[in-house]
Parts: sequence; C-alpha cells; structure tokens
Amino acid sequence: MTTAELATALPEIVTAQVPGPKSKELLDRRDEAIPKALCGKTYPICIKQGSGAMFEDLDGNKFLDWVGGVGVLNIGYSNPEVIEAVKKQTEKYFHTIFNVYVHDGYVTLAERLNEIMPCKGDKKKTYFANSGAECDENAIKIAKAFTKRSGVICFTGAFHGRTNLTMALTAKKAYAIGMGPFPAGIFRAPYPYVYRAPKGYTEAEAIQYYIDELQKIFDEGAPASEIACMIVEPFQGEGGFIPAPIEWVKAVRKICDDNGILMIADEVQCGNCRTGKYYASEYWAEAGAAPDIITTAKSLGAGLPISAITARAEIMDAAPAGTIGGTFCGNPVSCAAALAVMDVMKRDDYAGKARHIGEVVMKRYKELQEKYPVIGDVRGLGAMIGIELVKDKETKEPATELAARLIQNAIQKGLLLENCGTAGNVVRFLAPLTMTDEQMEKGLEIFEASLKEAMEA
Ligand SMILES: Cc1ncc(COP(=O)(O)O)c(C=O)c1O
Repeated sequence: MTTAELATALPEIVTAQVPGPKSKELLDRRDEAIPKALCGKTYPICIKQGSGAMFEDLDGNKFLDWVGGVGVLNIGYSNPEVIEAVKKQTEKYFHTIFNVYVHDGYVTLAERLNEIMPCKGDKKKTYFANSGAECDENAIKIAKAFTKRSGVICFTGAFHGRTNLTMALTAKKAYAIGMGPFPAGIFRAPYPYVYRAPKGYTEAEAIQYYIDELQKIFDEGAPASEIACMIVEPFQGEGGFIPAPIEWVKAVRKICDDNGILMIADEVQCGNCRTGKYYASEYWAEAGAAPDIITTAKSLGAGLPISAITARAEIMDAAPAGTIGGTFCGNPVSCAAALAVMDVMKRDDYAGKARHIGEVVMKRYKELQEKYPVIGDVRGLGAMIGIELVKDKETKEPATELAARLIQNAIQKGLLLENCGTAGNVVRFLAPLTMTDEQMEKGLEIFEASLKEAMEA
C-alpha cells in the first residue's frame, strides 16, 4: 500500500491476531535488546509506515491512531511538505552549534513563535531545546534567574518530564521511585479538577476550594516572596485530560501578579492547534490571564526533536550567558520541520480542524455517556478529549481494568487508544488532525463496540 492510499484507508485487521508473526519476531528481539522499563506489553505493535492518521504494522494490519505519538502527530504521519523541508535542509547541512555560528532557521522560527505566542508582553524572545522536559526545566531556570527566587509551585496530576528537576515536578510517585534526592523548594497544590472536588460543592465553590488550597502553600510551605514561578498545564495531559477552569486561571494570574511570581503554561502536549486555538493559552489571554512564559514541544516539529520557551524579552534576557543552551538545541533540521509545520497549520487552519473533530467526537462521547453507566466525566477542549470510565457514576470509583480491556479490544479492531490519569481510567483522544470524517466515524464505531465487549467480559 502506498502512503497516499494509507492516508485515506480505514482501520482493518488483516491477520487474526495482533501481534502478527513479523511483529512478534521484532518484539522478542526488543525484549532482549532494550531495558525492561521500555518493554510494556499493552501495545504489541510494530510500525512499518504511517500516513495521515493511519499506520500499517509489519504484518499489514491497518490502524487508526488516536494516540498520535502522545500529541506529537497533530499534522499526521509523514506530511509531504515537512518531508520536503527536511530533505532540503539535510542537503545543505544537518547541524551547527548555535552559540558558535548562527543559522537562519533558528532565528526565523524564533521570530515566528514570538509573533504568535499568547504570553504577556509585546517584545518576546524564544529559546529552543530538544524535548518537553528540557523546555520546562529551562523555563524554570529562566524564571529563577529573572525573579532571583528559588521556589516552584506545581500541581497534582502534573507531568513535566523525567529530568531530575522535572521528575520532581511530575506528580506520579511511581515514576520517581529511587531517583532522588530532588531539588528543594518545590511545592504542590491540587490541580483544579472540579468533577472530583469535595462532595456537594458547586462549580464556583470547587474553584474557590482550589484557590484556597493554593494559598495554603504561602501560609504553610513558603512565603510568596520566595516563589519564582508556578507551572501549569492549561489542559492537563498525563494527569487525566483535565482543562483548568478559566475562573481558577484568572485567580492564579492575580496571585502571581500580586506577588511577583511568574506563571508558566506548559503547552508541551496541548499546544500546536490541539485545543482549537494555536496555543491553549489564547483562551487564558482572552480572559485577561495570559501566562508569562509558554513552553511547547511534541507537535512543534512533527516528530523531530525540538521544544521552545517563549516569554517577554526582559524575562528571557535575565538568564546569564552559559546558563542555557546545548549541543543540539535548535538543530537546523528540526527548525526546518517546525517552520514547515507552522506554514501548513496556519494555511490549512489546523485549529479549525481541531474544533471540527472535537465537536463530532464530543457529541458522540456525550451520547455514549447517556447510554452507558460506566462512563463518568467526559471533558475536552478542541480535539483534546478525555473519557473517564467509572465503576459507578455515584461513587466515581475508577474502572481501571475496564479501560485496559477497552484499549486491548480496540487494538484488535484497528484503533489505537491510550489511557491516562492517576488511576489509568481515562481514555485520551489525541488523533492526528488530518483524520478524515469517514475515519472518525469508523473510529467511533470501533470505540463503542470495544467498550461493549469490555463491559461484557
Ligand atoms: C505537559 C507535558 N510536559 C512535559 C512533557 C515531557 O516531554 P518529553 O517527554 O518530551 O520530555 C510531557 C510529555 O508527555 C507533557 O505531556
């Protein structure tokens, strides 16, 4: 099958079981060659080629991908314009070390991001790193340099990466076992998940509860004058696909303004058109609560490693020479890919595509919520949607095994899904925004059939 044919194909299993024989052989070799920590058994899938929202495995099974490389493939697999830009760049040079000799792609990409990033201020600057963890870590270093303070506030459910500092900010304890000691001065407040606020609260009361909990850090943890920054995911990803309510964001903005604290929006997963805006912080800016610093990665380079930190010039210029930078940061091939991604996403209105897909999927998920008592909360922003499985709507007890069975069933029918959330009971929707309407319908059909089977097991 050609990649052009694959882009519009429908999910279909051609071997009786996943994994088929060719994939099985590679999986066995993987188990011998790669650390156990990276050899999970949930996804017995080996890719041969991808196109649009589809990929084909080594055995010819065709999958519709609703995971999208965990937010990396907003523009789909192997976009031809990105391929062309990467080819052109590789024919010129692969690498320069930016602080020794400058290349045009780095500067142009920075200028383009400075224009569109909805953070506070007029004159902005951007610095590039290689991954989500690196951009978050560097945003915090820059915030410390600017404020001359060392404290950092993060939130429950947060995921910011796996370097020593970002691991300390990441909430999931299992990811950090035996990895300490971690840096001092990190404080954690509850992320404003209204659905799980103390029983009986109205939405407004729940938001106030989360604001009060945040304030407690200043009373019990550290004075506000010692805090450099707060780092928040506008739409929490790994923690369970939860949008931060705008009234809470406005209150956080005020707390930051009143106390000289910088507000960092981590758009590593939710950025690059996923939520129906180019960056989710646009929703905050429209409400008068723009963050000071925005970090992004994943779909920025369509799969090539690149991440960005953008803020007003006075913040970015506070980092002394030598404190930021790295050999591969702003690699020319990654910058070329990111520039092509931005051209395509702006020209073809990818934010609009996310709104369209989001509307259709959300409507269907809400119908499923009415129909099946195992579906608790359903929430989303654009095409970033979480559907939560519970044992009982009243108690909201997580149905973790049910989510695992649903995912397994869907894989056998050609739909790739992934879970998230502290209990692993939220199924996330992160399909490439290139998905056709026909593929979306087929995916929704498979989703419901897989859920029904999982409930009957
Ligand atoms: C919100 C957020 N921040 C940071 C990261 C870390 O990114 P990376 O895995 O590229 O280091 C992730 C990864 O999933 C993420 O979702």
